[in-house]
Order: sequence, then structure tokens, then C-alpha cells
Amino acid sequence: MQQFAEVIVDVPTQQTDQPYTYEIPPDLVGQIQPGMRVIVPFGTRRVLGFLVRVIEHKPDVSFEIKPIEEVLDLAPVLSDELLQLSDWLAKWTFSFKISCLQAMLPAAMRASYGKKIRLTTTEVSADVKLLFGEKQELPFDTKNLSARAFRTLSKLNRENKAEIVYEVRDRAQSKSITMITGLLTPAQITQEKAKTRINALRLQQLLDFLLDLGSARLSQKDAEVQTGLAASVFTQGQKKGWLKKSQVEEYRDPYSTAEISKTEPQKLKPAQTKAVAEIETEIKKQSEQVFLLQGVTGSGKTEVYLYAIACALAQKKTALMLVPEISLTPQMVHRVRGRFGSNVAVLHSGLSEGEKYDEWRRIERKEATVVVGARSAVFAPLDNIGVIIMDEEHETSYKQESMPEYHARDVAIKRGQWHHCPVVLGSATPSLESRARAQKGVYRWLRLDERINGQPLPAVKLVNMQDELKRAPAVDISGPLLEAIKERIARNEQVVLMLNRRGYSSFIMCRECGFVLKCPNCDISLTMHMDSHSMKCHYCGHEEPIPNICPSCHSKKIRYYGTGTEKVQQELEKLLPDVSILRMDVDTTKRKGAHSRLLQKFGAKEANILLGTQMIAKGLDFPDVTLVGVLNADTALSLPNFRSAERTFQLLTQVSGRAGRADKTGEVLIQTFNPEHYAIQLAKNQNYEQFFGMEMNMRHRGGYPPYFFTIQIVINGTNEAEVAKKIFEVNGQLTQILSQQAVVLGPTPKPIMRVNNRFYYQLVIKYKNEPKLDQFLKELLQNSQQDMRRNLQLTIDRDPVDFI
Ligand SMILES: Nc1ncnc2c1ncn2[C@@H]1O[C@H](COP(=O)(O)OP(=O)(O)OP(=O)(O)O)[C@@H](O)[C@H]1O
Ligand SMILES: [Zn+2]
Ligand SMILES: [Zn+2]
Repeated sequence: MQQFAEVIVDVPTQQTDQPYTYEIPPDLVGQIQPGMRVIVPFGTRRVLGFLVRVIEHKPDVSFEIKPIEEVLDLAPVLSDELLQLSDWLAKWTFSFKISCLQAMLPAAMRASYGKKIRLTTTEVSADVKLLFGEKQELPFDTKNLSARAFRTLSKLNRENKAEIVYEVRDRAQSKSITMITGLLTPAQITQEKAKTRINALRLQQLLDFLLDLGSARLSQKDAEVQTGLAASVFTQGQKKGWLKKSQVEEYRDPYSTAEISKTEPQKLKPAQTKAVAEIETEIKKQSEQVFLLQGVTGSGKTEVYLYAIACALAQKKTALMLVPEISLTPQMVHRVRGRFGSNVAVLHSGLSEGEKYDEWRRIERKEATVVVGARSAVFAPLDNIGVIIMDEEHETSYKQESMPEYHARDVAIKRGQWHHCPVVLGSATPSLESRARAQKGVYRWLRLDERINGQPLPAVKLVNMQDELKRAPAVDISGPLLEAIKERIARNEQVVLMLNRRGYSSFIMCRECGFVLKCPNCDISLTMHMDSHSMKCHYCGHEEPIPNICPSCHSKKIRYYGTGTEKVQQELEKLLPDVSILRMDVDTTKRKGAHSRLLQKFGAKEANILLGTQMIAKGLDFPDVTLVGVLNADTALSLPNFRSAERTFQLLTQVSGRAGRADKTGEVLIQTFNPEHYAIQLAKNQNYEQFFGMEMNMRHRGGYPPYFFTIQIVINGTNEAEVAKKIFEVNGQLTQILSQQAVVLGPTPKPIMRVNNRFYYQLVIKYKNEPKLDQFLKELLQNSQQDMRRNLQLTIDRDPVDFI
């Protein structure tokens, strides 16, 4: 019987965003299933593809159907659920199907492509012989070939003396180790010993070892250490039929060296008990209920999650727990692993490609039944999910910024529907969207209003920096903050200081003429990096030396502006010479494990002060921290973004929550230039409910989410006039299909208009109910194929996190 297959090919363009038909070779009929990766011919190339459907009848097409060349998997790597989810995802996020399929798998399972050039004749010139040496083929990678070699090879190709071969490699490689198993009975070993010459000492030793080993199995590496025998002796033993070597897969377990101490569930407080009971009921009922667990910082939300997970496991189900990347701290991992042991798989960006792949496979093989991970873990290949948890559900890092631009919350809820399991969204400062849904009863609302320690939330004081700067210009640490720090240090308590760096850069400016050093490719100033002693562009990667004189007026008065963690550290060291400070920012946490080492040191009280960027705001739970200082509360407020008040409120509340979590009272000092701003005032009172009411009013008046849905359309290209023309054209079409209720903002150039020499224009649609919109956007994307030739690119982002 002949079979055919529909394959989504790894060619991410609009034109190829549909299944292609291939023939299943006869020897593979019946063995190939949807969800497997295959290699197929595509034009002159060979590409990776995902098999999405098997067809029994020959499709009625005019073109020749080519066969699948290779199958990469023995079993499907994407389940039916994930295949269907990818369909939905592509439609929902206006993305290519192939991009969605690939987003669901660890990077190691994407193919890498290579080109080779292979000689088709032996009659070649000396030049060519020199190039190829003994080999028949060479990697054909234009980047690493000299111009001369490239010319020679191109000529060969033109003369048909060589052909280009396209290769697809599966990067997913597992690591294996050699295990030794004895094949002889004790009696046989005695016989063999008698047969073996007495002076063949090593073989005698090997037989003794096998006698000890009995029916057990040991890695060859360990066996060599135990016996002191060389690898060759084991090979000899294998040849004599005494032992068997086998390859078993070894997982690269990123946490294997870290000891996990078992932790016991806490006895729940009444509010926790109530929340757990409600979630458990829905887990057992297999309902798709979505919960919003709104609990102040330190109220024991994590403990509720752990109980919910335990309940799912007791029902013989699995559990998925999503946390933002920056709160995936070793502390957090220990808490979950301490409870559920090696059943837990952890997926985060700090793992190597190989480690991620291994964790992925442990889940796929059902060796791990609890998954903890950041955004992309929402696609973990779990089967039979009993509960999905999303901690800090308001975090913007849950939204992916590149195709497919999905929000993990939407995907989590979609998966909950497939698995008939509840989804728990947790936060101290829920997103307005979720809190509004809880209000309407779309989500069920659970609350934890008190801290576990029974203490009030820490008292928050504002320091008006306008006054401070009049007294002492150019300092980052105000008088009151310095006093408060000294007080804690005298009491042997600890301090956390946060420098908010969102939307903020440290740049160089000339005091004489005002010249600012900018990226030659982008409309943005270059950022100074002390570690590499250079100026870098954060958008395109351009890098140049730090100038000593102004490139514009040649003055020497070119200075560094803005505040970086390094500068604050220096200032602190001058003010408090005997105090030890740990700095935590992108620079000090670049190396693997650095993040956790810093936290461990701080936890062991090796330092008095932890100074860092946003990454210290989340999840940390240190009992001796009694003071939290925020050095610059307002950097996010100045951004042209309708969510900036919400962001500021959330960040200040989160970081304040790090103080006074155990039996000592905490205090928070916030330095600000806008002490009257409502986001800062309400963060001071830590009054989420009041903030919610106020901010909802603002959104209502401005016509922003959650009252309106938003979709952002961006066009970019190298020719500004064409980009502008195209976005106005789209705008014109939109006015024809949208109702009176919808509003279009723009079109405008993006605030950072030029990046990497491409121009960006955007418009934002605000709407409530537009039945024709999705179809219109889908067609817009399809038609954008023609524009590709004019080098124009179109992207559509549903529910953008901001409009910048
Ligand atoms: N029922 C309980 N009894 C005793 N201690 C508890 C209980 N529940 C939680 N704790 C402890 O209280 C502290 C705070 O709890 P947890 O970290 O779960 O709060 P959270 O709401 O997740 O905090 P945050 O959102 O601020 O990170 C932790 O040290 C935790 O071990
Ligand atoms: Zn740049
Ligand atoms: Zn100058």
C-alpha cells in the first residue's frame, strides 16, 4: 500500500506556510507517524520538516511527488495535542507554522544546515588536488573559504566537475556511557581462571572483579577506577566473551552535584487551606477552571502551588509550574526539588543546549512528572497534566518578543482546556487583565491577604530626590538612605538595594557641545561597558572604543552620564569602607552558576549589602534582610507606555516584599523624583486594590486594555519612503473594514525608528469586537509576500506588551 505525508518544511516564509506532500518510502509505510521529524527534498535543497498528517490515497496533483529521504525520530516528538496547539498558535499569533512547531522543541532538535562540495571526477587540476587532498568532499562554507579557493570551487561546479551537496544535521545528540555486565556464572569464572595463565595477572584480576560484580552492572569508568585496570583489559575480556559492554544514555543533569535536602510540607494557614481546598476540588473534578491567586508578598503562595502539585501527583497526573526566568533561582528550584525529588525537571535559559535537550527527554519519557520552567516550558511534552501553575502571572517576560509572539498565559489556558485541568495564576500584583477577569467571574478569585509571619507589610518611606539633589548634587545614595543602611549594618542585619535599569542607559555626552555618541546603524545612543572597555549598541551589537575627546568639537570634556551598578558600588565603598557589597547585574551573572553563587554568599551572610538590578526584585527569601532601598523608582515612568504606571507599581511592591519576611520588621526606602505620582504613592501604601481601581479608570478613559484589545502592526525596510507608504496603505485598508468602535493609533515611526539600518513604522488597532479583523490580517500577511521582494517586512503582534 502506498502512503503519502503532509509535511511542514523548515522554510519560514509566507509562501511556504502550508503542508507539502511527499511520498512515504515503501519500507517506512506503517512506521511513520504525525509529529516525527523528517528530511525532505525542497527545490535543490534538503530541509527538515515536521510530518503532520499521513494520507492513504495518492493526492490528485499535477506535479511529481518526491519521497521523504530520511526519518529523524523513532517516535513522534510532538504529540497530537502539541500539533493541534501549533495550529492554533500560528493563527492566534499570526506566525508561520514552522516557527510554532520549532518553538515547542528544545533548540537542539532544530536542524543545522551545511553545504558540501563533492568531486564528480578524478580528472582535476593540481590546484584542486591541493585543496581536496585525499578527500572527495569539502565543507562549502563561503565564510571560511579564501576568495581564491572559492573561485576554484565555483569554477569546478560550473564545469560540472563537482556538485553541491546539502546536508541537514540533527543537532540533538545524547551523551552515553559504557556499562560493563558480566556474562559468566561463578562456576564458569573459576573455570576460566584455571585456564588463564597464572602470570596473565591482569586477566586474573579482571576475572576476580567479575566474580565480585556478580549480576550487577557498573560503568566502565568506575570499573577502571576500582580495579586499576586499563580500558584495553576490559576490551580483551569482551573479546573472550567474559563480559558485555553496553551503551546507556546518561543525562546531563544540571543539578546533579547540588545536594537536595528533603523538605516537608508546611502546616497550612487557614487562608492557604481554603485556597488549596478549592484548587484540589477542581483538580479532582478535572475541570478547566482558571484561578487567580492574589496574595501579598510573603503570604505563602508558593506553598499553595506545592500542595496543588502534590494533589495532581496523587491523582497519578503530572504538573507544570511556570515562573519568570529571573525568579527561577536556586532557592526556588530547591524548594520544588526538595518536595518532589528527581521527579522534577527544570527548564531555564541558563542550561546548555544539551542539558535542555536531556531535561526535555526526561519529561517526554515520563521520568519527570513535574516541570518547573520559564516561558517556553509551557510547551513541555507532559502528558496527562493535572494542574498548571503560573507564578508572577503579571510578568512581561511571559510574552515572547519574536515570532511566534505568544503569551505563555494564553498557551497555559489552552493546554488546561485540552487536559481538563485547572490553571492557577498567582501574583501579589496581578495584571489588570487578569484581575478584571477575576472581578467578572471569568477566573475564580482566591486571596491571601496576610503575611505568613503575621507581621504587617514593611513600612515604606519616600525620599524626594529633588530636595536631595539641591543639597548634594550627583549622588545616588540620599542622606536618609545612607543613615538607614548604617543602622542595619550596626545591628548585623542585611540590606538589598535595587537600581532600576529598565528603559535606561548609561551614555557618553560632551559637556562642551552636547554631542552624544550614537550607533551608526541605529537611532540610539551607545552604552558604556566597563568590563570590555567599549561602547556598545544594545540593538545591533555595534562596538567601538570609549572616546577620550569629543568626536564633534575635540573637547576633552566628554563624560559618562547616568548611573550604573558599578558606579553605585564605588560610591558605597567610599561612604562605607568596611562594608562588604555583592553586586548582581548582567555583568556579574554572565558566567554559569554565578547567579546562584552570589545568592548563596548573601544567604551565608558573607556580605551586608546586595546591590542589583531588577533581577533581585523577585522571589528572594532571606530572613535577615530588614531594609530594601530603591535608588531610582521613576525610570520606567518616563517611558511613553500605557503600562508604565502598572510596571512601576508592580516592581516597587515586589522589591518591597523582600524586606522583613521572617520575625524582624522590615523597612523600605524609595528614592524618587515624582513623589506625588499615584503609582509611587500607592506602592508606598502597598495598596494593590486601590491601585487597580485607579488604573482601571485611567485605562477606561484612554481606551486601553483591558477595556480594549490591541494589535500592533509594524512594517520595516531599508527604504524609509517605501515603509511609510506601505503603512499608510494598510491604514487605508483598515478604515474600510473596521467599525466605528475601533480606533487606530498612528501610523507613526517607532520611537526608535532606525535599527540596524532598517526603518520601523507602526500602527496600533484598539478594538472590542471586529469580526472581520482576523481574516483581514491573515490576508495582509499572505499578501506581504510580494512586498518581501521590495525588502519590506510585516509583523503583527496581538496584545503587545507596549507600543514602543
Ligand atoms: N503554612 C506555613 N507555615 C509556615 N511557614 C510557611 C507557610 N507557608 C509558607 N511559609 C514560609 O513563608 C515564607 C514565604 O512563603 P512563600 O515564599 O510561599 O510566599 P510567596 O507568597 O510565594 O512569596 P513572594 O510572592 O513574596 O515570593 C517562606 O519561607 C515559606 O517557607
Ligand atoms: Zn546599533
Ligand atoms: Zn563636543
